[in-house]
Amino acid sequence: MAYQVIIPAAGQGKRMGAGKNKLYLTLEDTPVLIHTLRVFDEDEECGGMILAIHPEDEAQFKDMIHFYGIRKVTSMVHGGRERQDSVYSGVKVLEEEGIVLVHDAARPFIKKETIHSLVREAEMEGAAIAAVPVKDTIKRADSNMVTETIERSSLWAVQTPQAFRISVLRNAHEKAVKEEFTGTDDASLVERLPHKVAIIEGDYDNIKLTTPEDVFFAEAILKKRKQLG
Ligand SMILES: Nc1ccn([C@@H]2O[C@H](COP(=O)(O)OP(=O)(O)OP(=O)(O)O)[C@@H](O)[C@H]2O)c(=O)n1
Ligand SMILES: C[C@](O)(CO)[C@H](O)COP(=O)(O)O
Repeated sequence: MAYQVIIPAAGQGKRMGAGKNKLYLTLEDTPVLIHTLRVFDEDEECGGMILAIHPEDEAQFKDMIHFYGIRKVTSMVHGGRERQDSVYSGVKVLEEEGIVLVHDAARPFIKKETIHSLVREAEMEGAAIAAVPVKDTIKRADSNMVTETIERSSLWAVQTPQAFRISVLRNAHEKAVKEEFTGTDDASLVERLPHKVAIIEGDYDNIKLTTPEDVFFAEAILKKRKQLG
């Protein structure tokens, strides 16, 4: 089943502290952005990528996409202040029917198998997200004092891709705009429609490069993949 993918890539990488969009950082001499785009470009089921970018990155991103021979970028839209605004810019250019994924450009290690499982689940359920079981104990605190320990067995660390029937994602974003709701992922907008959201267990390698130590983790993941072949 073909799908489209919206790839939010319009962030500033403030927590990375690189002084630029972290998607320019290189892993084994290739920009993070290209690592991520290649996965979808090489997936025969990917019908096209919609990139949400910061206008200041447009020329450089276009040069990178051309240099690395990425073929399936069908649209480039201007992102917004929040990640959600950037995704919504992509939603606005979607075709009417079918399945769409939303995947952070900052997550270069997504696997095709996970993508395809999400597409199949979203075809059945309307919405499906990648996640991994939480390994740490999670507590809620007021300032630095614990107020609650959250029972761990039902907790998931949610990732992207997040897959949706296009109409479901469009309705969710339109409702969020109307009600001025901002969520940290697209599934939270869909949940409040309300609409069910299924979980597909992904893998711990699917990290989001967010803070400086994540670059070292990313290099270790690449090294492991080369060793495993
Ligand atoms: N207004 C925004 C903010 C984020 N993103 C994208 O959403 C993904 C996840 O966001 P995050 O990891 O928070 O990236 P940044 O916003 O760049 O990081 P920071 O919050 O540290 O500035 C990234 O691929 C980022 O480029 C986006 O398209 N538009
Ligand atoms: C969408 C996400 O990657 C799921 O874990 C995460 O919420 C993005 O958060 P960010 O602060 O915008 O990176």
